[in-house]
Amino acid sequence: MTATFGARLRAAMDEHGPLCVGIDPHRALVESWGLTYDLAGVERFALTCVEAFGGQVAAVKPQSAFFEVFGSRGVALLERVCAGLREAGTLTVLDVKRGDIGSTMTAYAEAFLGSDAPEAVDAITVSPYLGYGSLRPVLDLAARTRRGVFVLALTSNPEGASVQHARTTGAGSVAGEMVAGAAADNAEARACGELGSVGLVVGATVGSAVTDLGLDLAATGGPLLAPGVGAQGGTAQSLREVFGPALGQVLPSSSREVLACGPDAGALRRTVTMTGSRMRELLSKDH
Ligand SMILES: O=c1ccn([C@@H]2O[C@H](COP(=O)(O)O)[C@@H](O)[C@H]2O)c(=O)[nH]1
Repeated sequence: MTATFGARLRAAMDEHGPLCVGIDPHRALVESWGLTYDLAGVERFALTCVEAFGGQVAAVKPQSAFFEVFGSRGVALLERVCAGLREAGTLTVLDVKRGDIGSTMTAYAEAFLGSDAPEAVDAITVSPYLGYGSLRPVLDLAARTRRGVFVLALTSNPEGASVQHARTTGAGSVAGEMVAGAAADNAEARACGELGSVGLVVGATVGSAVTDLGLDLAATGGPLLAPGVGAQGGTAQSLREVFGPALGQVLPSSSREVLACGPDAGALRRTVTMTGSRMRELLSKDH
């Protein structure tokens, strides 16, 4: 039987170091590579990323929005990008932040995580602001197809705090609900000593929020995707401060800072392999 997403991610983090690289073909980045900002330029940009990152990092996180902006042809390109990464044996986390009522989530689940999904990826990001329970169809299908889910908990942007730190009727925080939900969904994996397949998104830029809200991220037993490294100011030091005892579960994510090292695929590859090794060293307990 295929290993779970959590187990596959753990193996990839051990092999390459804990680093997820984003594929975010922003207009400014595409043009800085000497390409035109159109479908052909974005295709060249994205396929260079596949060539550079495939087989080199723990995971790659394409940002769906930058492909969707080109309509159906952009989505077709995104499918090729994900297929290319899959062929290279690299885990894909599609940053697509879906969130809706349960019946609609069933369709999103089938679109990305079903066995015959047209846009099949190893994991997706989801937005839980219709309630953690509304994510159930995605969580259940991911469990059946051995794929993963990253639930937004404490996002890297400054606007997130006003919602995510808010108190719920249960007297905990909104972010706390996500921590509790992920911990419950990962209970079986934890009991087997495996990394769970239900992860959380916790930005590298959230400062003391985890401590202030009294969150036990280690207890979730799942991976902690940490965007905000680089362009948004997050560093290895801030990751240590944000995550403390949960550091071993952290998958730092960087997009713009890495992509700015293009267009040469070799230069991009050297950047990510070096950053992956440095992250492994800097996030290790005895550093
Ligand atoms: O809390 C979040 C969740 C996702 N993102 C995504 O990451 C990249 C930006 O990364 P940079 O390294 O800053 O370029 C983009 O796709 C966001 O949607 C995030 O920034 N924060």
